[in-house]
Amino acid sequence: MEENKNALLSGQSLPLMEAFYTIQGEGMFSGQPAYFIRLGGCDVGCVWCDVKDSWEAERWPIVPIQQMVAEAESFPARLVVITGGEPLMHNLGPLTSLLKEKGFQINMETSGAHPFSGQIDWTCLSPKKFKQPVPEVYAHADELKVVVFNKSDFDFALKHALLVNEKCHLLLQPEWSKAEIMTPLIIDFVKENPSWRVSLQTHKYMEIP
Ligand SMILES: C[S@@+](CC[C@H](N)C(=O)[O-])C[C@H]1O[C@@H](n2cnc3c(N)ncnc32)[C@H](O)[C@@H]1O
Ligand SMILES: Nc1nc2[nH]cc(C(=O)O)c2c(=O)[nH]1
Ligand code: SF4
Ligand SMILES: [Mg+2]
Repeated sequence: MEENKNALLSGQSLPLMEAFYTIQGEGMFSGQPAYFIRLGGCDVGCVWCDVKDSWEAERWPIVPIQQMVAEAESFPARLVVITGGEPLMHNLGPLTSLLKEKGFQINMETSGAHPFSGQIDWTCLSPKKFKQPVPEVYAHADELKVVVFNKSDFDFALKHALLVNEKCHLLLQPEWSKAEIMTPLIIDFVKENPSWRVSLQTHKYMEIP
């Protein structure tokens, strides 16, 4: 028990909900094959979260990082996406240095609600009203991906665009259950505000993980 706790704190082992080889469905890397590592645990509480099962970290096995990386190496792509749950609830230092040692590009999906850790090559920051990002995370964002659940999310997106750096790509993604209503509004917004682009959850249309 104590050993497990120490391994978690040091980041040598992490709660793993699932890991799978698929196509990145969202954001700037959409269409690219990648190995996804989905870590358990999230305290943000998005009402529309599409992986609510991930929230309770204790539900998931504590897996040594060597095992995760060996599994990743068994697939041909050298892109890993670390997601969750909220990956920044964990110490990502050891997992990411081992992945870098093995030659992986590391992308991360995060709400930014916890302090930054790890050697991440590309950070997708998806800020949430339910628990806003810690200020230090904005500077790490390579893409800002705001989920649009209702009309007020356009204002939320514009406010967050002022907090990321100039090079950060700006994306709006319809919340899945509202996609039919929100996608046309996003299209109009992006045509009026051309520094933004549309991000769809293309894996859901393709019916892949
Ligand atoms: C499940 S989250 C996990 C990573 C991190 N907790 C976060 O929210 O960024 C992965 C991505 O899916 C998005 N997402 C979650 N539920 C969604 C939904 N119902 N519709 C559209 N995007 C969703 C999140 O905003 C995030 O960009
Ligand atoms: N194919 C695929 N692409 C994704 N992009 C971000 C995802 C996530 O849940 O973090 C995700 C996911 O769950 N599947
Ligand atoms: S932050 Fe991410 S994992 Fe957590 S509830 Fe929101 S969408 Fe789900
Ligand atoms: Mg997903």
